[in-house]
Amino acid sequence: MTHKIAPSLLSADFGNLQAAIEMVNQSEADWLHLDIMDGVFVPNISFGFPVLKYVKEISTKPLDVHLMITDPIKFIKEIKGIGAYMMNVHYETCVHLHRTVEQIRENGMKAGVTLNPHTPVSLLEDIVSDVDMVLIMSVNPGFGGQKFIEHSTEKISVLKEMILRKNANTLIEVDGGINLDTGKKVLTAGADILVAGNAIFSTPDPMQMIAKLKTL
Ligand SMILES: O=C(CO)[C@@H](O)[C@H](O)COP(=O)(O)O
Ligand SMILES: [Co+2]
Repeated sequence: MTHKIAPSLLSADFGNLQAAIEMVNQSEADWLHLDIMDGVFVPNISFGFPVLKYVKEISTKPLDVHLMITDPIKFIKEIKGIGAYMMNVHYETCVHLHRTVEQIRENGMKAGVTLNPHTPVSLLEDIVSDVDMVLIMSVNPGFGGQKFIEHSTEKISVLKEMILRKNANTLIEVDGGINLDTGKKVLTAGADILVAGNAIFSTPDPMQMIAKLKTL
């Protein structure tokens, strides 16, 4: 399977979201990544449901929603309501992670579990086969444009080995500081999906950057 690209809208020009979403529609991107922050779990606030609803009206790509919020289980219905394809919750925010994953799937969405840089992959032993995707954060969540944490590639290799050992179909997504250089490293380590914000939206030709990331 060739890898997927999920541009993160967080780094787009919020003064012209329509143009950014339409650019992604016309590009070789596979998914559109949406970062929801609550100012509690992470020290930043991004955008919420009214914006997500607007994005869904324009986007032709499956929505990959990354929830950096406490108690994400409370918002499963709302995330379903905006037509999300993938709902990613942080391991660190879920007391009842298995229940959360079950409810996401019962609501017809794919379930992703996200790990902060300090959270070991070994904690996923008992749930990795029950989730559709694991999202490895390669920066501390909350902001775009940060530097890739090199140790992330080791975590991806360990996770890949776990998935293969369990004969699971779980995908690996990587988010934070991804560019042409770090993207290559994480793909070699076993990643299936690359999220990229700054690397795409800060270039003069974002569509071309998506195409380059796609051919890595
Ligand atoms: O979840 C997050 C940040 O918390 C990300 O999705 C960022 O939006 C990625 O941005 P870059 O590091 O690629 O600029
Ligand atoms: Co994200």
